[in-house]
Amino acid sequence: MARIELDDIRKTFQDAGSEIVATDDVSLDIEDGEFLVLVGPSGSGKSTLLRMIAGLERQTDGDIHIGDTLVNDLEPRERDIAMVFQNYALYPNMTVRENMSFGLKMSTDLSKDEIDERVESAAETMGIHLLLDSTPEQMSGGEKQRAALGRAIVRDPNVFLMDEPLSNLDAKLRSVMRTEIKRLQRELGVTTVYVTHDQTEAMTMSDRLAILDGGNLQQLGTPLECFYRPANTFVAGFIGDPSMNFFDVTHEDGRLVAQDLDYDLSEDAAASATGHDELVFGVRPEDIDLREDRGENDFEVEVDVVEPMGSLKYAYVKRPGSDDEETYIVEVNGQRPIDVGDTLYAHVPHGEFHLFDRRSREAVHHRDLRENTEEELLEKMNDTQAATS
Ligand SMILES: Nc1ncnc2c1ncn2[C@@H]1O[C@H](COP(=O)(O)OP(=O)(O)OP(=O)(O)O)[C@@H](O)[C@H]1O
Repeated sequence: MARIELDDIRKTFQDAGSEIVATDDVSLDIEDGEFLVLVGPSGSGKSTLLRMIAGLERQTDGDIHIGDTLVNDLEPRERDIAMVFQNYALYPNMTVRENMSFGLKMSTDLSKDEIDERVESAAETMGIHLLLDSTPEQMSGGEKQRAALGRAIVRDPNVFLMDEPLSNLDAKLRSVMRTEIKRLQRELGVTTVYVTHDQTEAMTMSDRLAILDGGNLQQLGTPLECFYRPANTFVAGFIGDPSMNFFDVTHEDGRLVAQDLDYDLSEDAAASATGHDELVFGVRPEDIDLREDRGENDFEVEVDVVEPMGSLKYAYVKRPGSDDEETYIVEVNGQRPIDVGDTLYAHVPHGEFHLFDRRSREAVHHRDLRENTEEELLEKMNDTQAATS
């Protein structure tokens, strides 16, 4: 087992005479036995960072330690890591048994019996012992990924590095494998760095998330911290599905008003807003209630589009009479009758919103937390998963 330390990792590529910054001084401490997910949009630098930990790519600047060893100059095979890739990377003309034992034969002096024993045991763990004599072309995508995971665990490495291992699988299988990988990692206690752009994977599997954008680390935190305490507008918009709604804030007659909503936030946020000339108001779709009757500080909305998702619905609402483009999303119960054209009153409970500085994009005010927040988040992730798979 090992901790991984990344210090100011910078990686640039030269492309047709111009410099591309893939990672920009990223520093991360990954704990021994931790499941860390690197998540971010396409091109944010996730795979490059993982490949540098693996030794498949050399950083332009900065140091990488695995355990107590500075690994900058070590070859991948000297780093005591096992990688799992999106495309499985199995040798097509070898059986599963041969695929799983190949690395051990090449890089250890274990006897044939010891290798056989390890392969059998890993195949058992992955539920593929009946497929040991099959070749990859005779197997489904899920079985191939189990074989690839089996090949990783048979090596008994200090670190697992996984690059989008589930993205070639269908939604149902993905969700099964997600749980299995998480369980396996817990049982083995192997430090794991896992790259994905899928936020459900990121939220449900990780001990902590490292959220990247444009090669920069945007936030490092537990799924709960990133969801309820997003460091900036990027994290707030990226984590959570559907995304947080954002509105400009204006100062009107000494009040702070979320424009387009006509929502007065002075009472809850006047102190945190002090010193910030320009602010952005953020509210999650599930934190807005749609009511039949108008209450204090509620605002009138017209329903523009309704998306039924099963256990829940997404209502795209707008100010009555405004352009279609200005809609925002509200999550409602799937069984609630709600129709396009309905006029309702949107209610944001006291304190259940975020505020960001418009220029720096940094958070200046976070939503209050209710009790049972963790359960609530997990329930939400499962609802979204059920609704979208
Ligand atoms: N070998 C290379 N040569 C030139 N540019 C590269 C190379 N590898 C990566 N890049 C660039 O570095 C940046 C980060 O790429 P990287 O693949 O790490 O992102 P990513 O977050 O893993 O994206 P994706 O989810 O699409 O795989 C991108 O701008 C990419 O085009």
